[in-house]
Amino acid sequence: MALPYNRIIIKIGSNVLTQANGMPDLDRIAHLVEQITEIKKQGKEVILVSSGAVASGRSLVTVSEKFDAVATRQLLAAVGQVKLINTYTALFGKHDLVCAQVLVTKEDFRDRQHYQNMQNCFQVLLQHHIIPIVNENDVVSVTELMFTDNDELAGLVASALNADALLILSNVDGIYNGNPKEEGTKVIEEIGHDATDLASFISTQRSQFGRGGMLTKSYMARKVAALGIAVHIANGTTQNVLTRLLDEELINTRFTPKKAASGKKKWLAHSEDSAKGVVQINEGAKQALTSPKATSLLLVGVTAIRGAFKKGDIVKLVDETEKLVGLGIAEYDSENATEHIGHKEQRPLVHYDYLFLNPDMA
Ligand SMILES: Nc1ncnc2c1ncn2[C@@H]1O[C@H](COP(=O)(O)OP(=O)(O)O)[C@@H](O)[C@H]1O
Ligand SMILES: N[C@@H](CCC(=O)OP(=O)(O)O)C(=O)O
Repeated sequence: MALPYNRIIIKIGSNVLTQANGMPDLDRIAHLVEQITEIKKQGKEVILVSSGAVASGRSLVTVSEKFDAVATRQLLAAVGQVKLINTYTALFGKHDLVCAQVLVTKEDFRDRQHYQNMQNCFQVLLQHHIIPIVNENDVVSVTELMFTDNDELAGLVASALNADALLILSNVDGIYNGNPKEEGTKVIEEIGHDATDLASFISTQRSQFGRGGMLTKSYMARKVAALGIAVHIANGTTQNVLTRLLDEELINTRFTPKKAASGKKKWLAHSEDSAKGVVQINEGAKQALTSPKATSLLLVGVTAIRGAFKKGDIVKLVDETEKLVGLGIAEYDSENATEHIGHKEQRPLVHYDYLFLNPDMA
């Protein structure tokens, strides 16, 4: 296979696994399993992030429409995840491969201890040539506790596991330079780090069973690529999509990866919700941080500090218009930092090694 990826995360979206009537598409699942088997035979590590619990539940239980939507989703996912994983177990079993179920919530990525426990679990599974199949724990993840969609989850898994590549399978050939249904639009094959106007050609329209949509998918992809992981978006309904993609024989969208970031930066990149405080910086500090030179944030460039944080907590860095510049680990507590705002010759408030810059800015 041509693309030199060793550790690959494959995200299979709801639309790829579901037929138009909302039921799971077993033929497609079987076809994807065959390709993953082929990739495994090349000695590569594969982690699957698979949606499909709700669709599988739908094939087993009919729930009256009068039931609450959240409770219905919990019920369908609780029943369906068992069927989904049994389907994968039977299909991989035919090829003498063992798979494992890993159900996670957003909380597991926020807490550094949980995060490391998860990393260790994936590590031991991969060492034993087992294919982890990850999904959100839909039974306990409801409303605001949920991931935006499984793309967000796949991005987190790719970052946590230092993957070489994240392959996102959707129901379109990639990101188009306009509405994919309109004649004359075509797939953008490469999206570089400096692409900032994605929203100008990606609509917020979602596919039938999708949750986040292409715009959220592309923001996640850019963030993950900024950490040094190649991200591809391809059409999961195409025959031999995975093997052809890895052989570079398929049109798809690739987000160019940057130089690999450290494990700490990878964790920080997805920690916006865990920030304990906000540090506002002036234009000069923003220019310095986003320049190609590795620069730490000094208190001389800070204009305001909000929220109470301790040394070691995550803080959001925002510019004078409140736009997110990055996320970092504070070297001072908020009281101490506030006392020294604007002072020169102090040690940095955020050291470069513990700073992740928003790809929109960098
Ligand atoms: N510029 C674009 N390029 C490709 N797809 C787009 C674009 N703008 C909007 N879309 C929509 O995004 C959908 C895929 O996203 P999503 O609904 O999240 O799918 P999935 O369930 O596979 O995660 C496509 O079916 C398409 O309708
Ligand atoms: N966790 C849910 C799927 C979540 C979801 O829809 O994500 P996506 O496939 O990215 O649109 C399930 O297994 O049904």
